[in-house]
Amino acid sequence: MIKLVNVNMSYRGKRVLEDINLEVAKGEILVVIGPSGSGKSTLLRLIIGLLKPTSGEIWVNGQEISPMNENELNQMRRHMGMVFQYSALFDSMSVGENVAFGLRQHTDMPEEDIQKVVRSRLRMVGLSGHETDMPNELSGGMKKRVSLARAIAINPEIVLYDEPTAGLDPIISTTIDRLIASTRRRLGVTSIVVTHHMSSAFNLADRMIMINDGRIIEQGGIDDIRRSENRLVQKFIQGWTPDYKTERRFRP
Ligand SMILES: Nc1ncnc2c1ncn2[C@@H]1O[C@H](COP(=O)(O)OP(=O)(O)OP(=O)(O)O)[C@@H](O)[C@H]1O
Repeated sequence: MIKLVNVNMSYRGKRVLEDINLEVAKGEILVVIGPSGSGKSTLLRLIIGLLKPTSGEIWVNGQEISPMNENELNQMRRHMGMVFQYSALFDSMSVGENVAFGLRQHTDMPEEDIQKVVRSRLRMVGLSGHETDMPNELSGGMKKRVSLARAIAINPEIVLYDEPTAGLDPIISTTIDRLIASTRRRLGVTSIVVTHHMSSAFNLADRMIMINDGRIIEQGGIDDIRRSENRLVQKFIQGWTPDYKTERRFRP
């Protein structure tokens, strides 16, 4: 579904990602962890085609996207949703208009059907009846939920999440984690989640990668990451104490 082959990325000569090889299977949740500035957001921006790699290949749904022009990229993005780090809602549009945005932009769907999708997606994220609210009337957690509803309104095959729980308290973060898991379960989407929250990472991941200084330094299932002998990995995850017996993962 998503495949990166020997991808390198530099900003003005400064290498930010180095020799990235990665595959994400259909329906899988890949979690990306790593220190600030290690290149995680850059990785997402490359996959959605907002940036072009300095070298290497990026395949999405069997198509290599690096040589695509803006038109072709827009076609490809019809199958992708993105939840940005700071929600990135359009402040001048109501919640309903935000959620409808992609459908109005990319489809000829009749208004009546658009409204049905908006209602259904807002119901999925627990915000029924908030269509006419404006973003500045919402809490951070509500904004994130609207952002998720907007991302899934277009029925995407892939959703990319850039720190979806940043700045949220642990209870709201758990709600967002559950929504990410239920989005995968209900819509079968392939997901990449960048997060600094280790509890989210371990609850959600089918597989994880850790990036440090632009390189993938560890990858595998959650047990592989927990048992990693790489000291940087252990240092990074040490704030979280797993309880193997009582831990409940958000699984279907
Ligand atoms: N547009 C840009 N121009 C120049 N350098 C950039 C640009 N965007 C990011 N960088 C640099 O690339 C590196 C990786 O940034 P990126 O945002 O991908 O990291 P990150 O792992 O997502 O960080 P964080 O966890 O803090 O969000 C950083 O050193 C950053 O300063």
